[in-house]
Amino acid sequence: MAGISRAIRACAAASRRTLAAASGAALPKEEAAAAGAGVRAAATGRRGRDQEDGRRVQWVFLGCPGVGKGTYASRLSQLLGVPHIATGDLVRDALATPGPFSKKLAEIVNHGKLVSDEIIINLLSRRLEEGEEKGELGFILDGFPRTIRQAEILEGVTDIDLVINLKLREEALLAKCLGRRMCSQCGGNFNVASIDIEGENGGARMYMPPLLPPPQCESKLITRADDTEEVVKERLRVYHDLVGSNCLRLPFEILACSFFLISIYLTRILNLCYL
Ligand SMILES: Nc1ncnc2c1ncn2[C@@H]1O[C@H](COP(=O)(O)OP(=O)(O)O)[C@@H](O)[C@H]1O
Repeated sequence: MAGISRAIRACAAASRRTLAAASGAALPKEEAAAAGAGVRAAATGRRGRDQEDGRRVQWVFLGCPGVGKGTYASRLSQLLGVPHIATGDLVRDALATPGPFSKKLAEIVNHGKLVSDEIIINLLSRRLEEGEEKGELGFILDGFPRTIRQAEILEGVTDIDLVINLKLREEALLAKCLGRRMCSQCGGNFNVASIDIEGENGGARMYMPPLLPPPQCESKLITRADDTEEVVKERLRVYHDLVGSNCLRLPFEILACSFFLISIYLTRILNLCYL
């Protein structure tokens, strides 16, 4: 884990320097040396981690907004005894800390756009470093990577055991996002949407009952600021644009070449006993 968080940070710094070099900016001597060190740190992180004892699962959950990756990742993390690290949660934590940075983030997130690779990599490496201090030995990542650069960094510094890409019919995604609720006290995630859609071309009917909160949470439910109809539609558009323009298919290809990737097309709630 120590190697991974250091390597992610070093790779991010190295990629910024590479971009600067590609755009014509001359690299000072010490910057060039640091870029080389970044690549070496990435390699060391990968080799070093293989030799560690007590390693736990290192999985990745991907999928478009509303597909339920957070729900499954969170349940599995409890079953497997590893932290659930959602980059969306890291962004929301940063948003909750008042200041110029959270204002800048809110401008992006509340309009349904992706935040920059640099910001997301910094937030993730800080979270991994905190985990390392607490002795965490594995993780389930949720919502990362979403760009080619993020996939390349992950591919370069980790040996992820499994990448799970969740898919769901388009009609259900908006309803699921708009049905999301969180308990402001215990942090539990629920969904009040009831999905019942006829099968396509003789395919299976899709039925997903609501995931209702227990009575003690009912009066404390809140909705995410970016789960309004307008913003959800924009997030879905951004996601499909990325897939359409190959930007998102490429990270999947990078992950599929390097790791074991499975895609699950959901027609009902997954029974986690089978995973
Ligand atoms: N890997 C990432 N790259 C860029 N932006 C991200 C990433 N992960 C999360 N975000 C930002 O945080 C927001 C919320 O993320 P998330 O909770 O994963 O929502 P979603 O339901 O859209 O999958 C995203 O709309 C985006 O602005």
